[in-house]
Amino acid sequence: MPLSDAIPALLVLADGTAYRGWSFGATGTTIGEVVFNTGMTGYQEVLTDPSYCGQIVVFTYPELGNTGVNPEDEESARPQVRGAIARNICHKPSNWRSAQSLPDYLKQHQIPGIFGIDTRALTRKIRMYGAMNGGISTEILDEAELLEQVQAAPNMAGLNLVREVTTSTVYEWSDPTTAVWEFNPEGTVNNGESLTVVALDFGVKRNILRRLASYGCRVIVVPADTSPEAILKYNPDGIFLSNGPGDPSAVTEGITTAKVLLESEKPIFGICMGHQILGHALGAETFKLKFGHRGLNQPAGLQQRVEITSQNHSFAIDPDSLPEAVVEISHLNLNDRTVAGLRHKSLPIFSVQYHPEASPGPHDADYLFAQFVHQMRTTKQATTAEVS
Ligand SMILES: N[C@@H](CCC(=O)O)C(=O)O
Repeated sequence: MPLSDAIPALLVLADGTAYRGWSFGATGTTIGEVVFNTGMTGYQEVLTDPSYCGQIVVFTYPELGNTGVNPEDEESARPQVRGAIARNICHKPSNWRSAQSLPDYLKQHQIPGIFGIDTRALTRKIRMYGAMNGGISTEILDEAELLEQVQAAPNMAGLNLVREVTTSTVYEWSDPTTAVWEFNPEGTVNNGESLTVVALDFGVKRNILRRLASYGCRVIVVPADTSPEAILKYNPDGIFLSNGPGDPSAVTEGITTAKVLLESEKPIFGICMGHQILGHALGAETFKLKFGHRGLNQPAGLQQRVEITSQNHSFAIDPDSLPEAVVEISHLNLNDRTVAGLRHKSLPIFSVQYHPEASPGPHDADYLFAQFVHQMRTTKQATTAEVS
């Protein structure tokens, strides 16, 4: 597209900083929390991850859209971000899987984007002053006017966004990772009978469901406000607490449900928001990080073993609030030593702050699905032995 055809757009941050660029995707005005993602691949997975609901994502990778978008890489049915910020945009993708260009895809789903922005300066600003609200507009090009709207928007801390993304109906998921993309064909071979997992949907990513199915699980996905009694009626072999957007401490119904589920002593596995909700259910607190962790190369581990992990979160568990008699830290984020994993001391319950289903090259964390399956199988065998 010749630049003369480009529509001017304005980006304003809550501190008054303004950046001018051009519009891509939908026109209009959008407001959300501005956060940055450092991944060099996976823009489509990021845009469609429900955990980004309410956020405008700055991509530090300098050109977005080269491989277009395709239906298989969507983490949910539509893009979930409030907006996208890029240095440069590719309007003519070239890839055998591409079905649509990124700008057309965002336009179709009414998501505004702005490009031509100095994303390095913007990212440094967020690193220095923390994530803050911002707005993108093609209709309000006056900085003070857009700033007024940005400053009136609610803060991410305290926001329950789960209601916007959770499923409204119960459904079963059975699609595994397709054979061509399966990186662990031997590890996922499952000779035992299938295990039933109830996944509490706070904004679940499809690839989590695929990995559970690849490991031989029958997955029943239920809305976030499903009661613990209704969950236990499925007689699950294990319970999965999903990722999701917003402030975990505001998802009070999820925390209450998790507390009751803990008493059932069934295996529980939590990812990201699920990890934070499990932490709350165990009595811990969460706090908001200055600018969060969003990228594909976050190191996590404790002593000898380090996993390179994909992450996307604003909040973290406060280690000082953890009940030491009950739970221990299994992983730390090795960049800033925040809590990246929890393990219950006596029950088959564990969680991670990162995303083992996201395999941006390294598959270091995929073993966690095998671990969950192992715990479910062992618990099932023990219970069957007890009964007979
Ligand atoms: N919304 C939570 C969790 C993100 C996720 O589950 O992916 C956070 O920002 O910390």
